[in-house]
Amino acid sequence: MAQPGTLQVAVVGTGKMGADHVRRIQEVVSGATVTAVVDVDAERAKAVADRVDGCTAYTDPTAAMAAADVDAVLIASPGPAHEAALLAAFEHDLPVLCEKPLTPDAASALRVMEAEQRLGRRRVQVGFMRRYDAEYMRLKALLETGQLGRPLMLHNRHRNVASPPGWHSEMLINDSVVHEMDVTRWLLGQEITAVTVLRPTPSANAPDGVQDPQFVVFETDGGAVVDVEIFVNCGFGYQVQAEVVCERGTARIGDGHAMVTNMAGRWGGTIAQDFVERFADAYDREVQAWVDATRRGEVTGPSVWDGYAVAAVCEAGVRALTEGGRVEVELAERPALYR
Ligand SMILES: NC(=O)C1=CN([C@@H]2O[C@H](COP(=O)(O)OP(=O)(O)OC[C@H]3O[C@@H](n4cnc5c(N)ncnc54)[C@H](O)[C@@H]3O)[C@@H](O)[C@H]2O)C=CC1
Ligand SMILES: O=C1[C@@H](O)[C@H](O)[C@@H](O)[C@H](O)[C@H]1O
Repeated sequence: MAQPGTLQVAVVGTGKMGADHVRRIQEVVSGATVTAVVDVDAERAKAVADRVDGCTAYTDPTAAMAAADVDAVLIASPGPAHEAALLAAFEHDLPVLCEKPLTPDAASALRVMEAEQRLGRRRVQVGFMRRYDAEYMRLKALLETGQLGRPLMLHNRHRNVASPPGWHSEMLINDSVVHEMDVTRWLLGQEITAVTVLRPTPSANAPDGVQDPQFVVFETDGGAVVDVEIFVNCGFGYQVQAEVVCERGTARIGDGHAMVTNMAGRWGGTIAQDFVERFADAYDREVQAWVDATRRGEVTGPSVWDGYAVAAVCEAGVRALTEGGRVEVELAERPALYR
């Protein structure tokens, strides 16, 4: 039995991220425990549940959400399954931490936003975890002091060792650049208004037919220009770097120089191999912030509006990739709930 006041969490989806979040809630985060896990793969759910005292395995998210020992939901199923899980959580009036993307397209994100507005209060924190990364937080804090002046440009690099099986060109936009879309809006406090995608000759290491790398350019309503190199089969490591160029200076994060060694006539360091390693602290802080806010009866962090706005940029990005040229982002008016 959970201690009184402990948040009892159902984790929906027990793959790479879901299983890691279960471990995090049990071993790292305070004030919460996992009482239910859900996966369409019953064996996978059971294997994860078996590692946690008092945790029940389900294959149906709504059955878990109806359980008496569940008072919050962490959604870590694939993006196309998020809308149904979110709407079920709303039915049961449960607070949610939903992994990115909120949903895979703007129309479904809009439906979720309308459903949350009908509840009359925010219920969802979206899993844009970079906002909880120590380096990104320092960059944001520096920009907010105004010392550097107005941001003019933001350069980003986003590199993965290798794309998972089944990846296709649009996933570079929808699954990876989605983070730079959120970071751009959050760091600059501006909406993205147009997207252009340039297509360098694909790497010989990219799977057949996959356009990797891509060079993505955003324009914003504050007049900033943002570029993103996305390269998901770079082979050597996982790297996320950002440099903001302002009127009176620049600031850059992500060089990964936590430790530099000098040895045998060489200097150097190591490069993280995946996001679970690079953003471990960010995921910890994100989930702790969600648990703390939920126990206070509040919802903080990236909202359904942020998830929707990014979905709208993704749609423009996919069109820019597939049709070419500069594509303007179509964004609905921001509802009062999210102002
Ligand atoms: N914030 C971040 O840095 C990252 C976020 N993600 C996001 O996390 C989510 C999960 O990604 P991964 O763990 O990498 O995927 P995964 O494929 O490893 O795991 C997904 C799991 O969900 C299960 N599943 C599928 N449909 C389901 C449904 N309707 N109900 C319940 N379970 C269902 C699958 O059987 C699988 O076990 C995605 O939204 C993804 O975009 C993924 C990687 C990093
Ligand atoms: O969300 C993530 C993955 O889905 C995506 O595949 C990676 O490129 C990102 O770096 C990671 O944070």
